[in-house]
Amino acid sequence: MKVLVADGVSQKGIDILSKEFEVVEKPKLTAEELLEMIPEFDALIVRSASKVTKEVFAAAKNLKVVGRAGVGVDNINIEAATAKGVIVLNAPEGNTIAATEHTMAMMLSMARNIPIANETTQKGEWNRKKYVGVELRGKTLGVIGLGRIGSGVAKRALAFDMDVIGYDPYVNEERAQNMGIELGTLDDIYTKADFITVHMPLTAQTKHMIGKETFAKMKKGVRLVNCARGGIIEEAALAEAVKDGIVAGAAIDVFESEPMGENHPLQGLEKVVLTPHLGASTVEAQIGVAVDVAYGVAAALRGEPVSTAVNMAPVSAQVMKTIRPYFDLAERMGCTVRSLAEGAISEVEVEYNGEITKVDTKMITTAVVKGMLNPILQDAVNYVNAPGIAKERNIKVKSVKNAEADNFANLITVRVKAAKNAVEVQGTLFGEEARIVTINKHRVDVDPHARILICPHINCPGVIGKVGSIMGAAGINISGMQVGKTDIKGTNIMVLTIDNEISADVLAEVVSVQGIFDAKLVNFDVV
Ligand SMILES: NC(=O)c1ccc[n+]([C@@H]2O[C@H](COP(=O)([O-])OP(=O)(O)OC[C@H]3O[C@@H](n4cnc5c(N)ncnc54)[C@H](O)[C@@H]3O)[C@@H](O)[C@H]2O)c1
Ligand SMILES: O=C(O)[C@H](O)COP(=O)(O)O
Repeated sequence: MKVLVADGVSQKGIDILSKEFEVVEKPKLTAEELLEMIPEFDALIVRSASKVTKEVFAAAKNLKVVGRAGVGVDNINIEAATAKGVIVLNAPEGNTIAATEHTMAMMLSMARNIPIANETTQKGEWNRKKYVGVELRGKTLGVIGLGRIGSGVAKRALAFDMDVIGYDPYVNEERAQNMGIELGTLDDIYTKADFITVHMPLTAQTKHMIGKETFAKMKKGVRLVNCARGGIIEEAALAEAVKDGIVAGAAIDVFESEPMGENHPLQGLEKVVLTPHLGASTVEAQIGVAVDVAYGVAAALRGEPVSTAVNMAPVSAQVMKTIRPYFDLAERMGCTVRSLAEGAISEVEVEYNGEITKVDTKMITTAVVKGMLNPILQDAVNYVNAPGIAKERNIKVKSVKNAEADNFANLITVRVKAAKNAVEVQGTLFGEEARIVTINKHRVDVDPHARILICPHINCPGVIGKVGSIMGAAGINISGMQVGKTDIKGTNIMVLTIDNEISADVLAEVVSVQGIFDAKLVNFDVV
């Protein structure tokens, strides 16, 4: 598979991907070039510069994943990606410290006039009086957005003896207390803060959240920092507020349109410190995000779920560690029920028993659905679009949990209702190895790999031998065989692991054997 890297990404990430995939690096790709190249690629990696528009998704033919080597995904049309079944993932942690430290650097530079003092001193001037600054100690800092970077900035501001008021609609009092800060309203911040820094994504809610009306509420002489996203603070209104002396200083790393070019209203103002979106630009952060995005993209290309996917239900790294071993089992169980079901499936129920009930199992259920749809749709189904495809096909997906697990530490039961029959398969993990342990209530111990032939039959002499003869005559090697019993008297299930393709004629011959009820092939190669 082919990976296109459209923005400058650390070699460490490229090296990881190159071991498994063909990687093409085009660090300065134009929008037109991206549209032209995308059809042949399975994965795309970007930073903030490349715009992954709905046109890009429309032009893509093989695209399975877009990886963002950083946090913000506002340059990627997530809706278009999801509609096309393309996974979008980011690398949310690798640049947190870099952006946090850049925010502190910007705040200190602005408070002490360092950029302009440097510029004039370099030219031979000696302006000690003109560039008298202010201290951070004792000042109130308003932090809007208390996620990874906002909370890191709050922590560092406390070390500078600042009083910190935070605002984040999704953060509770207890978390604020643990951070050692006061939680307030936006108005508390606007009216009390000497410095305000924003650390949230650009959304419909946050766009132009700070503008002319909010400057009017702020303390005269407030200083603002934006190392989050351009557009959260209205740029023209900010420039006016600086000129009017309402805002004593601004330190801005991100802009509504990047690169900002010339004639921007914030350019040429001594009280304003500008950097060209450098928040994540440290050696360490670039290695961190490149490595994280490379592992994420590689997992997505292998068809595995990814904890940093932004268009799938979020799963913490801790939960992912617990549930990851079950994905393979779940997909194979999905494939098995699909192969045994006759006609359209209308309902799938996944029951979890044992220890696994303690964690969020939604993604395991998605894995069952993916495995169930795989025999029909193959490559087109993934962890992003599987639930949507099931819905489109009117397949009701349910899951239930029951802490009791009888003989197993963990047990997954998949039941489907199909047009002509109902199927139940149970599976578990022995260590990390997937095992199917019952098929329609018959006890078995099936390693769900390669191809298996499942034949329910009457428990009487001669049936198994006849099936073996048919296989032999057709040149099909049986590399494993077991007979699964059930409490229902008189019926057994024969599960043959076969090494070769089996034709419809041979299958029909097997079904014609007296005593055989049915013969269904499960081909796990599609999983
Ligand atoms: N300048 C850079 O180079 C650079 C580097 C890294 C991250 N960033 C940007 O910084 C921002 C924060 O990154 P992060 O890693 O801390 O993200 P995060 O997801 O950890 O935190 C974002 C926080 O914003 C909060 N939030 C959402 N809507 C809000 C609203 N209306 N008002 C207040 N808070 C709101 C969320 O609850 C969350 O706690 C993102 O926009 C990211 O793209 C910029
Ligand atoms: O959201 C981010 O991660 C930052 O804005 C960094 O963007 P960059 O990768 O283009 O430096």
